[in-house]
Amino acid sequence: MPRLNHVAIVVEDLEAALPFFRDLLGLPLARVADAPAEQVRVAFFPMEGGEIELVQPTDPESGVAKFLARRGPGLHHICVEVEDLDGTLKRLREAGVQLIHESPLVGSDGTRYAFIHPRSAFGVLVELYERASGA
Ligand SMILES: CC[C@H](C(=O)O)C(=O)SCCNC(=O)CCNC(=O)[C@H](O)C(C)(C)COP(=O)(O)OP(=O)(O)OC[C@H]1O[C@@H](n2cnc3c(N)ncnc32)[C@H](O)[C@@H]1OP(=O)(O)O
Ligand SMILES: [Co+2]
Repeated sequence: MPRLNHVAIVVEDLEAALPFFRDLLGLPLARVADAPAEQVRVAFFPMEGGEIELVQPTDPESGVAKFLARRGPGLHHICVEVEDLDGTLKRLREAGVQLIHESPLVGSDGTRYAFIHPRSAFGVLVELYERASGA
């Protein structure tokens, strides 16, 4: 069964957003980390069926900062798990889908990931995570 890994929400100030999700909604905060390669700071709240990711831009020139300036805080991307990221990207490329990353990137925890441009995904930014083998 395909899995939704996370839904991401862009915020102006991560620290200011944490109390709503952690204290008022009661969601467990798993981790807060800088992702310098993506020019963001992120927080993850694991839930049954997928996580919520909060994303704060750390560079005013980044795509995330531009999104925030144009649209304000709100839903930013969804992340779907795939078993074979290279094969999935190849299939998407061959179908004419606009990829943001031609080849997978590697997150600080070793997760391989890539993004599909919202122009090719019905207005939604889609992130793909490669599911760890055996997960
Ligand atoms: C380690 C990863 C971490 C994790 O999950 O573990 C993360 O999730 S990090 C999250 C932050 N990283 C990213 O978002 C990387 C992918 N995003 C980008 O590369 C850019 O933000 C991009 C290309 C989506 C937009 O950047 P930019 O505005 O410079 O690009 P374009 O001029 O090519 O496109 C502008 C066009 O796209 C629309 N847009 C932008 N962001 C979104 C969005 N999140 N959802 C829907 N649409 C979006 C924007 O409105 C423009 O539309 P247009 O109709 O052309 O005016
Ligand atoms: Co994400």
